[in-house]
Amino acid sequence: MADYAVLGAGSWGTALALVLARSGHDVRLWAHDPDMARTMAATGYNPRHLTDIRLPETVRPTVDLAASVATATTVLVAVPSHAFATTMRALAPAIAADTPVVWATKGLDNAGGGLLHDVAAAALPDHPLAALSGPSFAGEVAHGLPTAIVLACQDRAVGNRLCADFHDERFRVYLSDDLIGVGLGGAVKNILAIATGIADGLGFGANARSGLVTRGLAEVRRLGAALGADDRTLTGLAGLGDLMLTCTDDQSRNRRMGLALGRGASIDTATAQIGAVVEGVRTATEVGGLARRLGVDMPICAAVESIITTGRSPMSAAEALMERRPGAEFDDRLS
Ligand SMILES: NC(=O)C1=CN([C@@H]2O[C@H](COP(=O)(O)OP(=O)(O)OC[C@H]3O[C@@H](n4cnc5c(N)ncnc54)[C@H](O)[C@@H]3O)[C@@H](O)[C@H]2O)C=CC1
Ligand SMILES: O=C(CO)COP(=O)(O)O
Repeated sequence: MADYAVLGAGSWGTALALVLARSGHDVRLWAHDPDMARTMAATGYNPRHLTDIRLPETVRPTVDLAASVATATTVLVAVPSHAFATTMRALAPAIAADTPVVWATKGLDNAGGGLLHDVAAAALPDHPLAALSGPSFAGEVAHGLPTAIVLACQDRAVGNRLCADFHDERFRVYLSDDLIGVGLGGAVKNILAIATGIADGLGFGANARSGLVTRGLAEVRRLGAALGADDRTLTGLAGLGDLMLTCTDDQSRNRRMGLALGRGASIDTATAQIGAVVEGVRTATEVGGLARRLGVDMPICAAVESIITTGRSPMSAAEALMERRPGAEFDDRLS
């Protein structure tokens, strides 16, 4: 009996399947693309992601979502955010009662701009739910390099069990109960990684990069305060930790998207070059909508949104950011 069903055979689903297998779990790895599942089953390698890593026999590829989750004791969802709601709805009739569902997707709901845990809770109201997030490039995780991450779950006993399932000496998993903060940190950092990539692509220096990371963090914290996140989460692994990682290392696809835009490439050209999911492109519009609905000021995220949606030039967006009226560093001090 497979004890984990991992839905999504992109780089992150594949890397997490390897982590679970290393900890002794049987894994069914569901691929949306039947050809990919067939190739993985025949060769033992994922043909598109982490192509140098052999899958152990305990990771069994499949194209049958319903069958893969029917016998699973836990389901892990690692599909891109545009497929998140559909996948959650497909799960509902197929999984056994009380089966915990964990997701590792980063972003917001592509339909309404809501938080992923609200989508999950609407589709699976009677299941324990958890989100896994934090600074974790799939390639490093798959190669067993040391990584620390957070799992948010409101049921402490289930959360402890899930942490233990993933946790080993190379993959530390910290428990949280803050689904809002963990979800927001992972979603907004992708937009800010595009912003810092743009700054570097334009040839701005280390000062600009550090300023963007820090003022970007202020934007996430403001949004978090409006939505009821625990502020500490946003300065923890799923917030600042992931923000630093993706804003500063070229393994990040979002940062590479920004670098390409800053150097004059179009979104379509950069997307084709990167050849993988760049969540921040969609999330910029969704976070923009959310911030406007809540009246939260997020000028860096808004600048990225305007570059993506209106084709504004990166230099003009950067100049407009720098020309904003000076203000207090912290909103609640000096008025
Ligand atoms: N790659 C990484 O280092 C990390 C990724 N994540 C998150 O994990 C999620 C998945 O990203 P990756 O695995 O990196 O993407 P990826 O670009 O490596 O792979 C995406 C996969 O999604 C599949 N796909 C496309 N449409 C689909 C659909 N409708 N339903 C199901 N699958 C579909 C594609 O076949 C492709 O294999 C994203 O939200 C990403 O932000 C989170 C942490 C680390
Ligand atoms: O979320 C990630 C690392 O924590 C991966 O970031 P990118 O999607 O920008 O590559």
